Amino acid sequence: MHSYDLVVVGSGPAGRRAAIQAAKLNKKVLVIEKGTRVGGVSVHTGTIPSKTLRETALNLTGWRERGFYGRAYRVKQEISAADLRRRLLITLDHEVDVLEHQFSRNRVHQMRGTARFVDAHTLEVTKDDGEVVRIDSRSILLAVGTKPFRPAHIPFDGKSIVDSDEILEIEGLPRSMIVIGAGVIGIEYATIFSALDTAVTVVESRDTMLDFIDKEIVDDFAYQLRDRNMKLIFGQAIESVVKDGDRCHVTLQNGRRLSAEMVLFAAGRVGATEMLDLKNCGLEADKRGRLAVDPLTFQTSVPNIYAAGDVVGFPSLASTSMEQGRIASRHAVGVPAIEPPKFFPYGIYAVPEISTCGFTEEEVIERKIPYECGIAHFRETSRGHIMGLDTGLLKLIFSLKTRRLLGAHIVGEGATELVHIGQAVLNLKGTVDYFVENTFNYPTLAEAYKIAGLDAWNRMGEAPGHATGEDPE
Ligand SMILES: Cc1cc2nc3c(=O)[nH]c(=O)nc-3n(C[C@H](O)[C@H](O)[C@H](O)COP(=O)(O)OP(=O)(O)OC[C@H]3O[C@@H](n4cnc5c(N)ncnc54)[C@H](O)[C@@H]3O)c2cc1C
Ligand SMILES: NC(=O)c1ccc[n+]([C@@H]2O[C@H](COP(=O)([O-])OP(=O)(O)OC[C@H]3O[C@@H](n4cnc5c(N)ncnc54)[C@H](O)[C@@H]3O)[C@@H](O)[C@H]2O)c1
Repeated sequence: MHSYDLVVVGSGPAGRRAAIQAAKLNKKVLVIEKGTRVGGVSVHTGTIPSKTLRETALNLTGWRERGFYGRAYRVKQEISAADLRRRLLITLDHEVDVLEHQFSRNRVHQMRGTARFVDAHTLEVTKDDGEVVRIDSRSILLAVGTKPFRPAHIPFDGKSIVDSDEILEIEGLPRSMIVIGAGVIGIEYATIFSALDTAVTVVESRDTMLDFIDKEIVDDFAYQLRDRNMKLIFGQAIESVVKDGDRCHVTLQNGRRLSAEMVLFAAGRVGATEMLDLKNCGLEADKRGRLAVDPLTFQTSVPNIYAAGDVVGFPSLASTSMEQGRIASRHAVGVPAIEPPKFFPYGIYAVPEISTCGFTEEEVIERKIPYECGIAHFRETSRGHIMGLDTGLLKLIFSLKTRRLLGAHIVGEGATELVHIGQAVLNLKGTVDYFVENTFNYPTLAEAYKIAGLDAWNRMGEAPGHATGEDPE
């Protein structure tokens, strides 16, 4: 007889959803968390802090009003790191409070400490005060997430050469910054600091950025960044990073030397599996610390051990991690889980936002699906005029054969909210005619869907009958 039905290691989005799901099914559940407070990377160093920072930066700079009042417009002239942190701490407290309450009212047991395997059913937990306890469980879910990749040759000092955790603790706003890595983290922080008037240079070793996003959207986004003097350097890995007085020097592979007050190293993350002593349970992580799972059940090669969230790799989102945790938890306690819908949204909270759901134009071409696109610029909507928007783009892709929506791609204000209209139509197998025939609130940015739908419809022509329910291809 085991002490628990499910022990979850990690209290981030995957662990939290898994634990509450099992508790709702009347199972005895324990969450082990090594951090001082529950919430994981998502609450303490990732999603919530970066999004709060973004919101604070946009509010204090008056960014959203600059379309009307010009680029020099500011709500607060001198913005300090303390200004940015104030709102962060309040938001984090609320998040942790909600989470603690969810755990307590669902009778999820909690333990603070670092877990490692003794065998496939037994974990040893070292608590903060040094006490060591053994826990045994029928099933174990590893929701340990990731940590920043910190190569040995980068002289991190936590002050001017920082990773994406340390950036939240900086003492002052830098006048210039070099961001290494144009992944989602690098791009989000680069554009947030640029909105705060920091002169930002982004260095990316690949020739492109954000390859999973529709190219037309990335091109529009890159144009906007360059238009506000951000420097984007592609196809250059870094050779060295050196601190010299109050300047940081970054040398690129082609010999070019860049200098700035601060360097943010955001070139990827690694699975936080090294402390788990995986060999004791018969598991092995890959070279980036990640675990392989069955994509439908999130079961590892050891049947009673599951893994979910960032530790299993792409897409590494808080949103998808929650769903993975819930599915894993149900399977672990013997309750079938429904497979999630095919299309999930991806939101990049850069300035401006990008959000996407479904196939990109490049994927549609690769799959040889005959297609048509519809485009709407936010400046064509009355809401856009009211808001003073001169940028913002919505692109819809439709199948010429079935008329079904294949992809919705947005760059601009509100993109991460707007995308859910596209997501619903995609997963409900709707066609271009949905956008043409339905009435949208006016004036809204959502009206862009109507405009993009009409744009595509004008080139596709009248429907012979509404084709629905078939596969997109
Ligand atoms: C800067 C940044 C911005 C992001 N922005 C977004 C966004 O806008 N939208 C989005 O959807 N996603 C975003 N993400 C991704 C999101 O944060 C992750 O997908 C999500 O946090 C993953 O959840 P998780 O449950 O896998 O683990 P995590 O949130 O990483 O939590 C894992 C937990 O496990 C604990 N742990 C690890 N090892 C042990 C051990 N041995 N014993 C006990 N406890 C342990 C850790 O302390 C941690 O609390 C962002 C990430 C970063 C870094
Ligand atoms: N809004 C969101 O949903 C959100 C926000 C932030 C992070 N995340 C998640 O977190 C995960 C990690 O993000 P990330 O941005 O750290 O990792 P990443 O792996 O996506 O990006 C790292 C980038 O750095 C580049 N790079 C690597 N080495 C380099 C070097 N030496 N010089 C220059 N460039 C180099 C890589 O080519 C890559 O483009 C992502 O998978 C993402 O899903 C999501």
